Amino acid sequence: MLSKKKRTITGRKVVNSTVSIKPSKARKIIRRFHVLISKRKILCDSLGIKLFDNDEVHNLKAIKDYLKNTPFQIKNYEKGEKLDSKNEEIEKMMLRSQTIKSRDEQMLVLGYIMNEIHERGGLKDYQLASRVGQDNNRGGDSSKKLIEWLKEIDVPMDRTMTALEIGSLSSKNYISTCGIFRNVVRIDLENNGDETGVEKQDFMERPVPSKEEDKFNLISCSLVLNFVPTPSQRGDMCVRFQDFLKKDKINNGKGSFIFIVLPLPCINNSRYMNKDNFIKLMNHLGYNILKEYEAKKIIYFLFEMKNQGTKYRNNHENNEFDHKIKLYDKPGMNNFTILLREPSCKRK
Ligand SMILES: C[S@@+](CC[C@H](N)C(=O)[O-])C[C@H]1O[C@@H](n2cnc3c(N)ncnc32)[C@H](O)[C@@H]1O
Repeated sequence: MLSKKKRTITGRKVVNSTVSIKPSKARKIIRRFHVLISKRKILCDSLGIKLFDNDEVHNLKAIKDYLKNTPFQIKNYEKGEKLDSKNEEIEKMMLRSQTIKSRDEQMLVLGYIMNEIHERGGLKDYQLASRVGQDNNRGGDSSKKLIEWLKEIDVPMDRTMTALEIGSLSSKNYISTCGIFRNVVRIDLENNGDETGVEKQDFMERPVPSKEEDKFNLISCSLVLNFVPTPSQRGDMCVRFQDFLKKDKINNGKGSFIFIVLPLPCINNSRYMNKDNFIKLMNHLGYNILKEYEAKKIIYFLFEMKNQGTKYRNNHENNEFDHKIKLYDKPGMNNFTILLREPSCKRK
């Protein structure tokens, strides 16, 4: 466990105490958590368990009751602890979750995953590790770049605009404190319980606003697309942005904005996607590039949605993004890409 509870001299608990984690350890924790939640999604989909309809911890208890005699164990990363043979076997099954057919085995692996997330501090450690990435010494809060750009393109500073921050870890990030926005709605798949002002919600399940006034002038999606498990789910997310963006122009004549941050390797070390290709895909969806900036480890983009987005859902002709195209092939490259596939894009 990385999360520590400190006490004041009078014995009062201090929550949210900062614990320092080495960036290499933070990366390890984040990678592990991404694996856990992507496998959890595969298993829940297959078992018909709706993660957001039920309290997960309650689900975990039900799964444990079902499994009664299976003692879950979790590797302690810090001590390099080894798993016992039973748990080693479950770990291997988890890594190939998509191929498990038996319901009992699916439940077993789901219990193993949820135990690690909720009972051994997996979620808390993950949130802490993600904040390390936002630490000023290590690159900082990505919304600083966003606000710098919004000032450059001369958006109104009179608190008329609204924003939706997907994958929000804190209500104290610059996007929320800069005073440009009338309202910033912050959502995240997970909520570590310490962070107020971040609603636990899957953007893909967020009801589409029916009224223009409930839509946003800006969507911030920083280091989220790389977190979405499959290329077509990433495409779905990009298509869905337009349902949440205001169609009316703001008073400098500009449309609505999408701020996207990706780890640099998604763009400069993938076999299937490079910067031009990503910008072209966004263009296809009716989002025009306004700004881009390559930092040491991440890349920032600001897009503007023009002409009410695209009629993409009804027109799949000329879609060159429905299949993977190998652009490069060198050892050590990754397979990150985004695809626009017809069935998923039809989903509202
Ligand atoms: C690596 S963190 C990035 C956090 C922060 N925005 C930043 O720039 O450092 C990615 C976050 O995206 C969230 N996320 C991924 N898919 C999401 C979805 N469909 N809806 C809401 N949040 C999502 C995850 O829960 C996770 O907390």
